[in-house]
Amino acid sequence: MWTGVALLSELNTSPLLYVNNLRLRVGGHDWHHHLQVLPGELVVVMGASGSGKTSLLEALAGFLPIQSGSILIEGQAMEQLPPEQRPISLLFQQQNFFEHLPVIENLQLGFPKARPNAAQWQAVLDACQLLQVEGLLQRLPSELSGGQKQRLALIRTVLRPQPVVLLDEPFSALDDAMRQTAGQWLKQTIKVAGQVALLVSHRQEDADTLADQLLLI
Ligand SMILES: Nc1ncnc2c1ncn2[C@@H]1O[C@H](COP(=O)(O)OP(=O)(O)OP(=O)(O)O)[C@@H](O)[C@H]1O
Repeated sequence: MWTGVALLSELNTSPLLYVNNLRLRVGGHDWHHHLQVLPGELVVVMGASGSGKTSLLEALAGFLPIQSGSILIEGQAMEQLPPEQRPISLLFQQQNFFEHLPVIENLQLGFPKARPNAAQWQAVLDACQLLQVEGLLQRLPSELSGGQKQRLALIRTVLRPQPVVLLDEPFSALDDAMRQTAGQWLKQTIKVAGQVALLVSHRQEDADTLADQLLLI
């Protein structure tokens, strides 16, 4: 079981995420990925539109079958596990919220039994304040702008207690200043918690300022 900071000292010499000779095939395209990511590291994934970035995240999360190779998280093989049993938190490009539930309930649903403990909820509230969405918790998702929705979905995805965080263009609807704030918050949060993150981005600036590793597809 992942226990975050408490285990960081034990984990920091071996990869938390090990993508070992992974082969994927989608619609006539073939990809080969090999990647080792240590606790606290952020990997920026870049490549042209249609180059296979989303497909890689989908394969890691269990939504896309793999041809061969393996995916290890903390040494445990993921290939036989369905998506809901993988220790992964994933932010899609769209549709991250239940539309009939207010934001506050959507945020709580990220935690086991939808009940974050006091420290976990305080971390959510602090992040909401930093990313300037603290006044929106009682609204329905349909009452939010694209950028507001994106910031709230980012907070939920990153603060869920899972060791691996996959983010598909999480800053695409943010202005430059907020993008920078959100990026630095993400990097710091991942590092302190000893999680790993894969961040899909089209911006070189994200690679320059946030990446511990750069994966070009
Ligand atoms: N279900 C599918 N059936 C057939 N081909 C698909 C399917 N899903 C994706 N593809 C193709 O696989 C390739 C990779 O798609 P993917 O969405 O992974 O790219 P991407 O790098 O994330 O693109 P973008 O930056 O535009 O989001 C594309 O050429 C796409 O058209």
